[in-house]
Parts: sequence; C-alpha cells; structure tokens
Amino acid sequence: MRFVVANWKMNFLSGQARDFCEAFLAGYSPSPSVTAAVAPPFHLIRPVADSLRSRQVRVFGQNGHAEPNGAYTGEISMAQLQDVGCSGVILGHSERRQLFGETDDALVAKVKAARDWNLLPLLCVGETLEERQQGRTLEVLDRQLSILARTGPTPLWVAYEPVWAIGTGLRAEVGQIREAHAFIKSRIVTLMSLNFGPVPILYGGSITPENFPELLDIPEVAGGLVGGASLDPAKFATLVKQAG
Ligand SMILES: O=C(CO)COP(=O)(O)O
Repeated sequence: MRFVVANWKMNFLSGQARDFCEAFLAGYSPSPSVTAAVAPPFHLIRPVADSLRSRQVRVFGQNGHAEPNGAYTGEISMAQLQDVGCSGVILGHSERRQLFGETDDALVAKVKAARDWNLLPLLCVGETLEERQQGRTLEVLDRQLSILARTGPTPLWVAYEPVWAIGTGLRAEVGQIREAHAFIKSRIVTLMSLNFGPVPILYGGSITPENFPELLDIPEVAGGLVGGASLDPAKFATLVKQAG
C-alpha cells in the first residue's frame, strides 16, 4: 500500500476548493494499492470531505488541540475534526514547530488525543539545514520520535520532511532519504510495540510529478506528503496515479 497526502496549508477559498475537487475527481480513479488524503484548512474540511468521500479519498486536519473542548480561542479539537469528517490529522509539521512554538511535549498529548478520537496521526519529523550541516540529523529525528515512548502504542503514519526541502525546490537526495527512513523505522520498532501493523513512512519536501517516481523507487519510502504540488488538481491526480 502506498500513501499520498495533500497538505494544502493556509490556501484556497471555497470556490477554489470546489474547483479543485471537481478537476481532481475528473482525473482520479481509486486504486486498491493507494490511500489518498487531502488536508484542507479548517473552513474547507466539511465540503471537501463531502465531495471526496464517495471516491474513498480521506480528509485530514492540519493540526488539532489535545483537549476535546474548552476555552482555547482559535483552536480546533480532535473531536471537532472528527465531527466534520476527518479520519486523520497532521501533527508536528515543521511550520507548526517553527512558527507556532509547537513542542514535543504538546505533541505527546496531541497524538494521544488523536488516538482517543479515532483520528490517524500523521507525525512529521525532520531536521533544519543547520542541524544537517552540524551532523545532527539522526539526533534530531531521535528526539522528535522519542515522544512515542510516552504516547503508548497507536496507529500511526510518519512523514520525514527535511525542513530545508520544504517549499524550496531542494528535494533531499536518495541516500539522505534512505538513511533517515531506515533510522525512523528502527526507532519506531524500538519505541512502539507494533500492534497496529507496520508504520508507513512518507517523504515530504518539494515533491513533484517529475521527481515522485524516483522517490517511490526507494524501498523505505511508503509515499509522499505534498505541499505546493498538491494545490494543482492535475498534478495531485498524477502523483496519486504514480503511487499506484
Ligand atoms: O510541507 C510540505 C508538506 O507538508 C511540503 O511542502 P512542499 O511540497 O511545498 O515542499
């Protein structure tokens, strides 16, 4: 099984999302060997879920609060994400960590809350350019993954997204991806009893239809978490097709 997830980030108004779904569905046929998901901004979750559900495309949140409800102005809970049609949630994206101060401690509670509300957590990990240049990539991945020792076993997907490859056109090299994915896999096996089956490890960072086939050839890569290219329905349909 391969996995392709669109992270729309803070993009699209309602009409643009409607146009995307129409154009994407015109070029997309479900395959038993690919799971496709779209993570829209909050205001678009319900219409996108309604539009894509019949074609087995899943809808994810981009973030969620650990508490089910309460006085948290501007936040959305896992319960609310589930209520509007999400079956998963992206957690720990580097933009959340860097721009909004999301900590590993906060992620422990978020992963647990996602599990409690039957949302699949897609946990993002990855090093900055400075950390890579200092030879600290595996140390950083180790720290980010160590939260799994505190969450207990949970169904999980992981995305390796080197921060320096996000939105830059600088895709990581095959050797760098293989090393990181192999390390992530070995840490997950140690940290979690794999009661929920193997954990797919996706790559993310400047994926395009031009480079995705090469990425999919890497045995350690189970699919892609796609930013910029996922805003183009034809490109996203192509990426899903390539994964099949
Ligand atoms: O951040 C990403 C997906 O979560 C990757 O973004 P780009 O595909 O635009 O590099």
